[in-house]
Amino acid sequence: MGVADPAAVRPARVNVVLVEPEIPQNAGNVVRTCACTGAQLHLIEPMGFNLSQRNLQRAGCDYWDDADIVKWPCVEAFLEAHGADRLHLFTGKAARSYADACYGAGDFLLFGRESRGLDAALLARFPDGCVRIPMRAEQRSLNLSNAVAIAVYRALSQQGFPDLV
Ligand SMILES: C[S@@+](CC[C@H](N)C(=O)[O-])C[C@H]1O[C@@H](n2cnc3c(N)ncnc32)[C@H](O)[C@@H]1O
Repeated sequence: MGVADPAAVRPARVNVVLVEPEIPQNAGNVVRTCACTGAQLHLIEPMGFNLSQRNLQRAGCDYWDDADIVKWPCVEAFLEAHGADRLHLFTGKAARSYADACYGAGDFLLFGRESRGLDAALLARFPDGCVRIPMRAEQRSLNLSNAVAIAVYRALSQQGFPDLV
């Protein structure tokens, strides 16, 4: 499994950031999406699993070696390294549709915990970056890994699916 040091991060067309993910199967699915698309995956601690856990490995199948993964000790360390620009915060609480945002090369797509989503304080710091994937009003949320797949393909489609066949 290739988990890189934050200092060795290479630029990617799109970056997926899982803030404190809890469920290993979701993370495994996201690893597979990132391996298939070339998105870089940022995992922010604390996480509800460790990276060698069997159900996590199984969910990512044999895609682990092809995924570009960076681990961060906390969200502040991630923000310090990457700044406040080019962040898209995915939340059911946003008014703006994810389809109305522009995703440039190297942008960061942030996703929250399965139980509680992204912290309200984080959302309040970046109000212009908050976007929502439309759903029926009475439903709570999409599955985390499904939300990631929808967002990554939207971002890559705006870039013309670079390097994908
Ligand atoms: C299972 S959801 C979290 C649900 C949590 N109870 C909440 O209220 O935010 C996990 C993550 O998937 C993403 N997500 C799920 N549905 C979404 C939607 N309709 N729009 C934007 N992001 C969504 C968000 O990043 C969310 O933090």
